[in-house]
Amino acid sequence: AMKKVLTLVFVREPGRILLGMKKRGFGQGRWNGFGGKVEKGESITDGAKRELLEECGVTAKSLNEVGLINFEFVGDPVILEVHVFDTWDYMNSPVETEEMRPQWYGEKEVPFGEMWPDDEYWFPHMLNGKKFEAYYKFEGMDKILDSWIKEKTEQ
Ligand SMILES: CN1CCN(c2cc(NC3CC3)nc(N)n2)CC1
Repeated sequence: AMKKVLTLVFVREPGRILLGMKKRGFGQGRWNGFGGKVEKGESITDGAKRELLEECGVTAKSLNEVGLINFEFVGDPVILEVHVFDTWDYMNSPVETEEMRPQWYGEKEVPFGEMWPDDEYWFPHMLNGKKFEAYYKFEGMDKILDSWIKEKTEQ
């Protein structure tokens, strides 16, 4: 099947996480991290930093690999391979853009009811600093048919 490589970046402070309300396109109306497609000739990390800057004006000085998630959709041959990162080392306060409205949330107040359904399954691994791999098979945009998640010990 066809793979589409995408990025997802979360900006962190002790006890808090930055989320963005997606204002248009895929995932519109849901809170999420910042990310998008990886362009030709661009590393995944550089693509992640570019999207973070474009979507909320934050420049990540370094990124931590947090997880790798593959998403499959019933009836669609394209698999989304989402590389998840976080950063504690960044410049500039987040600003609203055409794409995203940023807002800080306490780690215990993450609005899972207004996010992609998979998030509540893998967020705890990210918040606990554990690297993970996961797979979610979706029917439509709201129903998870199958899934697995495993923690990765450092290689
Ligand atoms: C560029 N974006 C980054 C984030 N991304 C997703 C997807 C997702 N679930 C999949 C069923 C859609 N869940 C989160 N949290 N993010 C899709 C593509």
